[in-house]
Amino acid sequence: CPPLTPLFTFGVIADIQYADLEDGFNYSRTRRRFYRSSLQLLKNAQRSWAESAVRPDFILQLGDIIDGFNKGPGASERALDTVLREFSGPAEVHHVWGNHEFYNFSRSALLRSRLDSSALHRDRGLSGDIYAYSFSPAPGFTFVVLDAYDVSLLGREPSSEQYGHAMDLIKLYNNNDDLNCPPVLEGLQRRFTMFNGGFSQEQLDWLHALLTVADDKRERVTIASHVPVHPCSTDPVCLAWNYDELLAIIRAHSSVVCYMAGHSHDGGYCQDKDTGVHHVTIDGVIETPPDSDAFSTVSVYADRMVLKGEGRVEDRVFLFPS
Ligand SMILES: Nc1ncnc2c1ncn2[C@@H]1O[C@H](COP(=O)(O)OP(=O)(O)O)[C@@H](O)[C@H]1O
Repeated sequence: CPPLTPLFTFGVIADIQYADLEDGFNYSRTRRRFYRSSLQLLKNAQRSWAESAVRPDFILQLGDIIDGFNKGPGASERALDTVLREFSGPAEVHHVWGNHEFYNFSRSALLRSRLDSSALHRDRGLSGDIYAYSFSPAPGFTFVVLDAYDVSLLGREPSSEQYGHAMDLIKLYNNNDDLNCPPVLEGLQRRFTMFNGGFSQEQLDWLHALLTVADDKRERVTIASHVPVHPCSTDPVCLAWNYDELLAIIRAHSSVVCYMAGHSHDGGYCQDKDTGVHHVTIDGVIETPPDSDAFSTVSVYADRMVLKGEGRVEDRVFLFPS
């Protein structure tokens, strides 16, 4: 049995996508989106964390904090103020960036905004505008926030070299006029859409170096990013463009225990059979009915993490691979 008192705990919440709008639907009109109610579900999460006997040491906000629909009416800043007010508790919040961050703000604006939570933890090994960093909430444990839109058409100036590179890449696989439309009906190639992105070689090299140090110190590393990287943890239409390169790095390092993502709005989970690493995709608040919930609290012990899901988030236990 694990000891009763965890070493530390943290809260997780994904895809809030708040907007002051009536309910709507996803693109294929199969799922309802609760734009206003998402704020109430965030309040529910904060109340629960504030009232719990063991308060979370930090919160992981897995991206898409406000919806792209805020941009048109010029409501991005107002919507961001509204949601961030709900995050103003004592626990440090680690913000991950998703596609909807880039629908609302430019990359340079994000790097100057309250959604840049890297300030205290910034690693100088990375160049200026890649939003990736690590932090250690307790001895022996490291968390890494990764930028899944480092290689992307989103957030990059159309005149930039990075945009050109991302365009060349997506065009290899997607011939549609609308690059948000997946190129095929089935299979892994569906991931080459404009609402996904990937990790640059510079970011992969940085991660590799960080994990090499973590392996030597026998640390336990959890990676958080908006976009899932394991095909068994999500619908392939939500995978990172170069998910395979990220998986190869994880497989080359013994320190990684868990990869957490949002983006798909449906929960998903698998344990990689080669490494034992747990890949979890957290259910999105935006597609969660007002009478339910979508957040979780993770308790970390020496040999495992125990995820207690609320509402439609399933409970899970992540035993650390030995
Ligand atoms: N199958 C599709 N064909 C064309 N455009 C799509 C398709 N799916 C999504 N989109 C568009 O891509 C963008 C992102 O989709 P959205 O569902 O809002 O992403 P998220 O799941 O991150 O909320 C939106 O502008 C949406 O209209």
